[in-house]
Amino acid sequence: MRASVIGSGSFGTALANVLAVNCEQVGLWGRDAALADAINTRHENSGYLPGIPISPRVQATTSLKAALEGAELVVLATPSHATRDVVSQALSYLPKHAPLVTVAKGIENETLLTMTELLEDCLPEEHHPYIAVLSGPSFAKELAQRMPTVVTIASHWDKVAVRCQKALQTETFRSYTSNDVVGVQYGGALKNVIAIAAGIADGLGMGHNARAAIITRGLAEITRLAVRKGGNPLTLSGLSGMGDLVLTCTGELSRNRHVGMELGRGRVLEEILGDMKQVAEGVKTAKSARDLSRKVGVELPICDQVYAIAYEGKSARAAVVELMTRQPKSELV
Ligand SMILES: NC(=O)C1=CN([C@@H]2O[C@H](COP(=O)(O)OP(=O)(O)OC[C@H]3O[C@@H](n4cnc5c(N)ncnc54)[C@H](O)[C@@H]3O)[C@@H](O)[C@H]2O)C=CC1
Ligand SMILES: O=C(CO)COP(=O)(O)O
Repeated sequence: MRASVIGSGSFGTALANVLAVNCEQVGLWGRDAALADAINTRHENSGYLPGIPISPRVQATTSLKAALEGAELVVLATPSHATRDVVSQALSYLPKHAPLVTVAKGIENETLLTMTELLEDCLPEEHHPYIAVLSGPSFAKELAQRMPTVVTIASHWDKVAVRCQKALQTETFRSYTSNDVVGVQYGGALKNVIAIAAGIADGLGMGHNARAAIITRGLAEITRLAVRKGGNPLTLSGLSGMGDLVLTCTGELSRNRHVGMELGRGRVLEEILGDMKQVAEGVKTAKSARDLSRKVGVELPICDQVYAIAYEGKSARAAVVELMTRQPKSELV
């Protein structure tokens, strides 16, 4: 079997390494020719996953045509804001009957579309029955080091989810299928915004009680939005809800939590992002969350405060006071 991964950053490379267990060849596309060369000759992605061996079955290239030729499964692993552009460039090379699995965790700022909606928007209809999404607690570094990782693969088409599940099944990578494409994607995208909030609380030195409250009430707001958009509430207590939320709000490897910690310490967003090579999707998703909350009339108080701190220069301490002194409520509404 041959598979393709579009996006040779940390997660794309890690997933290519997983696919290489069951696939004889894995094409890995990225923009950086020097990085592609290093992956092919030294079998290491020193830019994103330094020191971790990458299977020689992974063949990196800067040509979308070469990466996609003969692929029986395609993973789309560029950040969400780049997905529309990259998919448009790849369009004429996309195989007709291969599952297309997006792993980007974001909601497009301009359209407020999830990644599978975006794919339906920019791909001809013949590709639609092959679209799937993979999401769940899966730090790229641990995945690439073959540490046990479990995720969800969702598709409206059961057979497509099962095809992806089989291709990715290894001794250290396990997935569960789902048909709740909506719940899985809102869980994956919104947990990044809540992780920024958890990081802010940690940066302010607010302790474990605050972090647990952010995780729990963050899950309540993610669930509220996902359900309003048609998701199943049970999905949000699964891998792409609670699972990824706990990982990202507590894990040292999280880039979103890192952004939050720096904001909590009083640094400004532009400066924090300027020091980072890798994407922190929650920064852009905070914007989409704010717009979605207004558009569909669902309260997202933690996401709103993250937006105000990151984009409007609001003091993190003032945001905490505002959250703590909101109108008293029942927990279950
Ligand atoms: N790193 C992780 O642990 C995980 C990441 N994800 C998701 O996977 C997606 C990709 O994330 P990472 O690989 O971690 O990001 P990264 O920052 O490590 O790499 C991003 C890659 O995309 C490329 N890229 C950026 N803008 C581009 C553009 N306009 N056109 C073409 N290529 C572009 C970069 O050159 C780089 O190769 C994100 O949505 C992220 O939330 C999901 C699960 C785990
Ligand atoms: O999505 C992730 C783990 O599942 C990665 O989280 P960060 O983008 O915050 O590093």
